[in-house]
Amino acid sequence: MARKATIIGGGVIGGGWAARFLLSGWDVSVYDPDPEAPRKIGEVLANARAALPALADVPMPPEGRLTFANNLKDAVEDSEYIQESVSERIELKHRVYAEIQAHAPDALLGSSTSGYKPSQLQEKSTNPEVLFVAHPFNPVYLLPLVEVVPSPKNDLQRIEEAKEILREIGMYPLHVRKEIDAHIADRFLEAVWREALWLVKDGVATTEEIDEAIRMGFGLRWGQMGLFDTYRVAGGEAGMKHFMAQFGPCLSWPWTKLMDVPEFNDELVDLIAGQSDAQSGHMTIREMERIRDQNLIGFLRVLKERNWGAGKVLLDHDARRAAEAPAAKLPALDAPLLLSHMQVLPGWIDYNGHMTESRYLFASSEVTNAFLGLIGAGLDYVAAGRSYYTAESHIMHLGEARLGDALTGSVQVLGADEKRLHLFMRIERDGAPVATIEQMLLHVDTVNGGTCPVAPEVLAKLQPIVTAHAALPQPKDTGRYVGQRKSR
Ligand SMILES: NC(=O)C1=CN([C@@H]2O[C@H](COP(=O)(O)OP(=O)(O)OC[C@H]3O[C@@H](n4cnc5c(N)ncnc54)[C@H](O)[C@@H]3O)[C@@H](O)[C@H]2O)C=CC1
Ligand SMILES: C[N+](C)(C)CC(=O)CC(=O)[O-]
Repeated sequence: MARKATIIGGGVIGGGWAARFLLSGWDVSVYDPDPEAPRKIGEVLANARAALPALADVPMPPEGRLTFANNLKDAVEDSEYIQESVSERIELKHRVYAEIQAHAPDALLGSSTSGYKPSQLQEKSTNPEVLFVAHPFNPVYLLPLVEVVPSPKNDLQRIEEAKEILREIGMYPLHVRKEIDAHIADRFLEAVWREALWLVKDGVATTEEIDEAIRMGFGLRWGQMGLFDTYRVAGGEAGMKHFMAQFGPCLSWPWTKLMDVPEFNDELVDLIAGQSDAQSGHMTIREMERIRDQNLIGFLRVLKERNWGAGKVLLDHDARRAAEAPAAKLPALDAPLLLSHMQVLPGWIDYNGHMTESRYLFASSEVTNAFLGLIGAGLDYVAAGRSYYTAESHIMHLGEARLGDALTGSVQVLGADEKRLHLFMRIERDGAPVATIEQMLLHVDTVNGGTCPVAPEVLAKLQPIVTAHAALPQPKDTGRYVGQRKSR
């Protein structure tokens, strides 16, 4: 039988919790007096179904069962874990806890509160041992962080139990050891928020300029390395102490409106540098730089695929470069056409530590797409209702590619007529073969369906390449099929 979680308050955050538990295979009962709550949760759930599985490379468990309770007593019955996500008002939260604990006094009870300390939440509780802060981040179904904050009144064994449940639903419980208003993360968000409000109010920057300042630069860095490791790397080989020596004095300069800053003395430098050593002293700065760079490349590739933020800048830059390039100059035809330069990215690596098999085909597609662009069958051609579809592929995996490897992709045209295009791609690293991919593509009418003759202007560009490539040595691996040699 599936385990049961109860969500009290089905707004933005409660909906996200419900989705995360359901998609992790838990049954979920929601209580929210708002008649619109089922619709809202249905919409959040639809988004979560489209998003969370994309992060998984193993099958997801069967989705749990969602029910809406008419009262709080029914909602909490037989529940292993209860998450409160009602509005941020302490008297409302106190009333809700009193009712929950009247019916389920021993159940683990996490609160999504953004700012209240657990001891404030526990003030009127009949069982403070099980009531704690479990502060998530929006969207709860995608972001792993949940700040788990106990007070001295909590039973730490039960807190460990709660953290285990949160891990089981794919979250990262960060145990906040000292309770404090707004926990850890919201203190940062609040400091940045206040500074941003000042910048806007003083007419220094618009909201858009502030968002660009974040998402074009340090926001990307923070997302993959946090604050202290980012600054450790920025200190160069001399690391954190050098960074602090260089930028420590800024603390007494008017670099922020929040001028109540700690005294910048040796004690603070040693404290920060010592903790930074303990955190990351096992890696060299160069290693950290490489990790940072690979992470940033991964982020930026994703943003580029989405044509969003810094990724849109990359796409626009590509388009500008393409427009500035001398018009469709055909590379020399006395060799296969070298058309693609690629780098093996973190998301291309599999559990064997090398490039995963699907990326061999992906690398080949990069070459094919570049080739189709070259002969005038690129995206404009596709938009006009004509395209090439791949009908058959034969991949030979000839070498391993590792994270960060630079790959090239070339194509040799083996043959073409009005409807068929027979290509042979080579993916290489430092001139050594990584893969060959032989493909047959068919020219199709994407509006009416079925094959159709290629446009004469495309054929005109294709034909000289076919003729020139016919004179090249034919690859020995063409026409291969998958089979075993018969033993005699
Ligand atoms: N919105 C955000 O970005 C984040 C909010 N939080 C915290 O999550 C909690 C909920 O915030 P949101 O979801 O944003 O608010 P929301 O306004 O979207 O949802 C609150 C829900 O509580 C329901 N509610 C009110 N009284 C209730 C009761 N007696 N019993 C059951 N349900 C009741 C309301 O009908 C509403 O659907 C707050 O404590 C907030 O600080 C935490 C992380 C992020
Ligand atoms: C604005 N906020 C204080 C409600 C933000 C949070 O609590 C966390 C988040 O998701 O940003």
